[in-house]
Amino acid sequence: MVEVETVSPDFDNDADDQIQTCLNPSAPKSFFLYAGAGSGKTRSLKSALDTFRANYGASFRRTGKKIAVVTYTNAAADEIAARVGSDPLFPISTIHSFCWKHIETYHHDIQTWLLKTLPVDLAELHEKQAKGRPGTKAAMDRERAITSTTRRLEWLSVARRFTYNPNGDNFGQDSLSHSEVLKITASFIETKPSMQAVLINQYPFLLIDESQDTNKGLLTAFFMLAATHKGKFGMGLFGDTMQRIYLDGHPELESLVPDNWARPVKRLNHRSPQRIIALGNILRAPIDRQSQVARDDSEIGFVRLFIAPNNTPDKPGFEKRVRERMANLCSDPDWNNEVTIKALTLEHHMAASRRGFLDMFRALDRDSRLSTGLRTGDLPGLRLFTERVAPLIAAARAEDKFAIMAHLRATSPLLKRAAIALSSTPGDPLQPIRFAVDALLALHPEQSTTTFLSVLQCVAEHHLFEIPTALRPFVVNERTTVESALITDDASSYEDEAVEKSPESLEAWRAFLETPYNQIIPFAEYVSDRGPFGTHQGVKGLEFERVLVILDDSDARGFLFSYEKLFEAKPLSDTDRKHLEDATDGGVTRTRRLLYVTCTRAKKSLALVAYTENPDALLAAALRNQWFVSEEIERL
Ligand SMILES: Nc1ncnc2c1ncn2[C@@H]1O[C@H](COP(=O)(O)OP(=O)(O)OP(=O)(O)O)[C@@H](O)[C@H]1O
Repeated sequence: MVEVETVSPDFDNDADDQIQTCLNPSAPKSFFLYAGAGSGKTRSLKSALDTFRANYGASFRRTGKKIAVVTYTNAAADEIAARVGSDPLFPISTIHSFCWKHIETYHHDIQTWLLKTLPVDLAELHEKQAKGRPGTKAAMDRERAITSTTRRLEWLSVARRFTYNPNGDNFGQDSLSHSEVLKITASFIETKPSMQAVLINQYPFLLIDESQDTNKGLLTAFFMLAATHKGKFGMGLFGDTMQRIYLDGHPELESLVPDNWARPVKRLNHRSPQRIIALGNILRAPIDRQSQVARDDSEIGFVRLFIAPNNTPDKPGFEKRVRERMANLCSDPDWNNEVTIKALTLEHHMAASRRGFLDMFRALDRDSRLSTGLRTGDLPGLRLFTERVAPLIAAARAEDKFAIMAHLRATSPLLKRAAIALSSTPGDPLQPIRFAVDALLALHPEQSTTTFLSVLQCVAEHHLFEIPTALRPFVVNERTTVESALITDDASSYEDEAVEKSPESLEAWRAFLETPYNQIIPFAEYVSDRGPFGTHQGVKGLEFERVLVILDDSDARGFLFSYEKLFEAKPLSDTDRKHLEDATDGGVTRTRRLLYVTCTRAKKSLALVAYTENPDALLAAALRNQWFVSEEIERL
């Protein structure tokens, strides 16, 4: 086994001192802290903010200044907020919501930007269409893009206002896409001195976590902001090039960093035991040869690779045996307990099939425009079940009258003052509630024969909750006077009529409603990140005691990653070889980085399950590359 050096836990303390020196309001300085997994970058961020609050918090609060902290995903923003604590002095947000917050009132300028940009996009589309082969999927996609861009330009012929939802899908003419919001912000920062002034006055410091994944164009604009306002504004980049997994990030970020920036160094991995650090080092070696050291009080730790053919009939059964084996090997019974491990799949549907919500997931996944909202759980049609119905059923099953009433008071039109005043049972205004709850329970929602449709119809019939636009076509009853009086339409303000009424969307919702309602519980748990499953990409920045990484190309549908190629169980294509030779960003390198991210989440022990079409080749490569020694590899 490849050894790692061990050092004292205070090995890297100097890095925090350097950052604190940079965060001095009278002499702000930018810095670049790029370091490997578990080296305590987020911890350095927290400690920098704590020290800043103690030294300069009062004067910043008095003058209304703040330090902006931005990151890539909501999960990462929540993780930082949990560690740093919430403080208006340090607003923490995703990069998308940060950008939107700063451009959302500039409707006229956004329109001008679109009117300048869309014709260029349209010309490019026409050019590609003229050159491309007709009749292919790409040609049809381009045709659709040409039609929608042309329509959007027509729509922009009069003054308009724009909307954007940083956490979901954005449909409709007036809504901006995620990439448009980033591009518009970058353009405004670069071209509008007023925007620059607002930013640097409000935030003399901007700290970007996971900056390896921050959009290239936007980072370039921030670099320009820092260079133009040197001495008044400081930017701090935290990140790790080896953990870049989104295509949006800047592949050559490091080369943009000016010489006058501070570059604190952190080499000590505080998170993982020695064996896992050694695996991370060897996975990383071909990329940048940065190797980490371990704490001298760290454990050796456990790593195992389990290999099985990709046609293994009962994969969840195999993974259960892997967990039992890990429990024995590590003398750690928590490996047997699903809730105390984190299993990572490459794609959501792989988690869906293991957790038992595949039918509902697949049904909605048919319409690509619903895909982000499905994955984040933000679609109003889903939130009706996850946030309204499911908590009500749980409270009713627990016979917790207080919880039932508290939930309905916050969410149900039946308990709005106007509904009570108009009640047909004035002597017993709560009677409709009792009937509604009894009717829901009588459906036996725990059974797999109860569909979402039957639950939806029951909710509609009893006017329990407002029905989101997407689901209204499936509800037969007419609105009563009471319900009509109460409709506030908060859901439809978020949805787009055109999409809701599109045949694909109706078809997806129809198929969803025919699936079992009881899948909503594991789905809700999954999207809220509370469950035992996560995705390889979604766990960036997080850490777990025991990690089970599931590698299974045969079950994955994307083409961006290939574990089979990384583990040499499948031959490389010419393009793959060219990328490796030129050290450019190809699928094999991307997969290597993703594997580095997943393996380095583990604080105690790590199991990899590799499903492969060629177990012998995979095993041989794992040994040849010194990723594992033979005692660490087990085959089905
Ligand atoms: N100086 C330290 N002393 C003790 N524990 C530390 C120290 N620095 C970091 N840790 C712990 O090590 C773990 C990893 O730290 P952190 O999450 O900040 O690393 P990171 O560099 O942001 O990781 P990644 O890039 O992998 O997301 C955390 O549990 C953190 O509390």
